[in-house]
Amino acid sequence: MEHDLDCLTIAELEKLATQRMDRQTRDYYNEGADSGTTVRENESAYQKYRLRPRVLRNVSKVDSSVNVFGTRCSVPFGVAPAAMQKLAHEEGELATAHACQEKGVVMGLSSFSTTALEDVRAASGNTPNVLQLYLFEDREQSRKLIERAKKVGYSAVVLTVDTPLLGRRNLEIRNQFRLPGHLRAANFDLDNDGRGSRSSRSERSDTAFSKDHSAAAKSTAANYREGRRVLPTGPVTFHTHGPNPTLEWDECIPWLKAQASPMQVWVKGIMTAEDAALAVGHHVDGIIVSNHGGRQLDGTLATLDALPEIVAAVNHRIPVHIDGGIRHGTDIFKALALGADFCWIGRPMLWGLAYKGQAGVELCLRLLTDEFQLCMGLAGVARVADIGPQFLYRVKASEFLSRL
Ligand SMILES: Cc1cc2nc3c(=O)[nH]c(=O)nc-3n(C[C@H](O)[C@H](O)[C@H](O)COP(=O)(O)O)c2cc1C
Ligand SMILES: CCCCC(=O)C(=O)O
Repeated sequence: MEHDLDCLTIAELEKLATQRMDRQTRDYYNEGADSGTTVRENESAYQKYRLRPRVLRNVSKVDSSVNVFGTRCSVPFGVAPAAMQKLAHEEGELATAHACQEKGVVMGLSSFSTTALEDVRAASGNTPNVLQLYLFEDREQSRKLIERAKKVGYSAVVLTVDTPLLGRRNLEIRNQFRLPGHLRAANFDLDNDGRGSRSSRSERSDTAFSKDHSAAAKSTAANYREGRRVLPTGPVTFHTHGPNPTLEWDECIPWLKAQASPMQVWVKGIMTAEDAALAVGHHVDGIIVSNHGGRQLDGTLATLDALPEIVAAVNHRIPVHIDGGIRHGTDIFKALALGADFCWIGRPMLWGLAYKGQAGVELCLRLLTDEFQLCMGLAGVARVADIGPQFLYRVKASEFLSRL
């Protein structure tokens, strides 16, 4: 197999991508909320575990495939939804979709993509896609988006539930983050007609992002102080429309299930056994253990540390996926050993995109695949279903901390 000699690890991919991104994009992609404790701990939590390999177990055929969203996929991981991928590369989400299609990897598309969801679906061929949703206070906007996803064959909608408010991202604020004028939140348009008129797009997104960040932050704070809610008006941007503090289990999940059927409904952003039990009780099709890559509430548990209590609470009734801090194939192995059924990869995929577009995303997927399959073989496991906690050793806190 041909290697990219400049880039043999995700750590190298991060460095190479970081050199290529402009400051605004690099900061937006890489930073976590507040002091960045959670974004760092998501990664370092994987170092709390060492592997316990078994030997002489015939690993001449290692099968890393799993069933997910009704399809057999060659690896137990997918690409997490991440907003505005044209910031990383001019082909944006299309490059990601082509790479995922090439490798047979599930792609999650953010509602706030810079490519329309129909175009991403068309680029994905037979490989399943899922659409990440923010349920807007203007529910009609969400309903239209769900209809469009259904029409073109998305397998599932994934409701992100960790954004009642937008986390505080200091670099984003300091840089006065704005989407460049030639890019737009492609799933929404001023005239709210779904695909909209192409004429006003670039002008609209530029204006929207330039003034919304501080205005949205101010009005949210004021509304809270005064105990009132005001529906966001104007164009849909992630600062104004993404966060929605009004959502509640009993209202939004039944509504979403009714709208989305026959697509599956998943919930992304579960961090406790209590909420996992509620998700099961509300008959969602699966959950993703996630703290939004440390971009929302800083100071939460690392997702890997939250996983065991959630796996126990769910008790095999629905699939449990995880994301956050996965930077090596052995991390995927560890998450599965602790009971996750599937992993999602966020920033490493964006680094691949920034490095070389489609080829860079393919490189990222290949590195993780190779590392994961090698880990299976060297640990003495031929099938994903056989990965379990017996393959892990948890190091003592003193040993773990001294290695960080
Ligand atoms: C730049 C960026 C944008 C993101 N945008 C979204 C989004 O639009 N919707 C969403 O649910 N999660 C979003 N996420 C969170 C990811 O889906 C995922 O939870 C997180 O990146 C996983 O952590 P990792 O980056 O450490 O792999 C975003 C993450 C990043 C880094
Ligand atoms: C409401 C946030 C939308 C984009 C996003 O999820 C992120 O930047 O993390």
